[in-house]
Amino acid sequence: MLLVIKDLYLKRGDRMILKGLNLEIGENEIHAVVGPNGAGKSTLSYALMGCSGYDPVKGEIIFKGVNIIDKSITERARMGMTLAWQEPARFEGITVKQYLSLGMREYDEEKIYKALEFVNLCPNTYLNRFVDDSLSGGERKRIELASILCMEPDLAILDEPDSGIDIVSLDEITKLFKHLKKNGSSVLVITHREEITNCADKASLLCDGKIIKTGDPKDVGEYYKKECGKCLIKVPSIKKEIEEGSK
Ligand SMILES: Nc1ncnc2c1ncn2[C@@H]1O[C@H](COP(=O)(O)OP(=O)(O)OP(=O)(O)O)[C@@H](O)[C@H]1O
Repeated sequence: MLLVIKDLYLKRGDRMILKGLNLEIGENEIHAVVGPNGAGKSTLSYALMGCSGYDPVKGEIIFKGVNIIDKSITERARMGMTLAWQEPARFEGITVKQYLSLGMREYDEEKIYKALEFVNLCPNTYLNRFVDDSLSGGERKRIELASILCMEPDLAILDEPDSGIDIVSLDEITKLFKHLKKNGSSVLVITHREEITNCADKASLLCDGKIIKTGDPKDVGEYYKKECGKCLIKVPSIKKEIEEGSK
């Protein structure tokens, strides 16, 4: 197993958000994590990456056989883990070229060009632009996805890459996953989109700080829609989906 999370508990403020979470991700596996709003999905991704304020109270995160609970973000990144945030990157004063080269194991200009082309951005137009507000949200999102390709991580954690879906299409995201997988990476993707869940090898349902089901993405997706209705009723879009489904 590439990643094994054992009995993870994590508090934010006075509230316990992760409550004994267990999850395993294999080598070269695309694993989707689904669940209602507030279930703890983003919290899980921050805890995995070791972000400040997300220190678990209890439990183990074993990555490549090593318990990384006490390791910093930088150490985790050096071990081959990366996280793409829900909000696209914004780095004042850093050019696209510098940003893409930051996490590379070895500087390789051709790889940078190819990564930009992969996300449909013309390298000559973007390489010397700054990764700031002069770029649109969609352009920054694409650059962030290109940076994952440049990093060639062992585990890429993507928190709702489908947010801002009008600017980066589902096809582009699933194409990116397939490319990462082909090149040996595993992907943990947090998503609300059935199309993304269905292109994963496995899916897990996170509910109230725990994984309550893991298995075939279609089965987990069906279970999520049918059995979690009482919780999902709080989410307007899903409520509508459930109501329409039951007609
Ligand atoms: N500092 C804090 N103090 C108390 N509760 C917090 C704090 N930060 C986050 N939370 C709560 O933790 C819960 C989990 O948040 P998280 O962002 O992980 O959910 P999520 O599953 O990613 O939701 P969504 O699908 O809406 O993005 C939420 O109920 C949130 O309000």
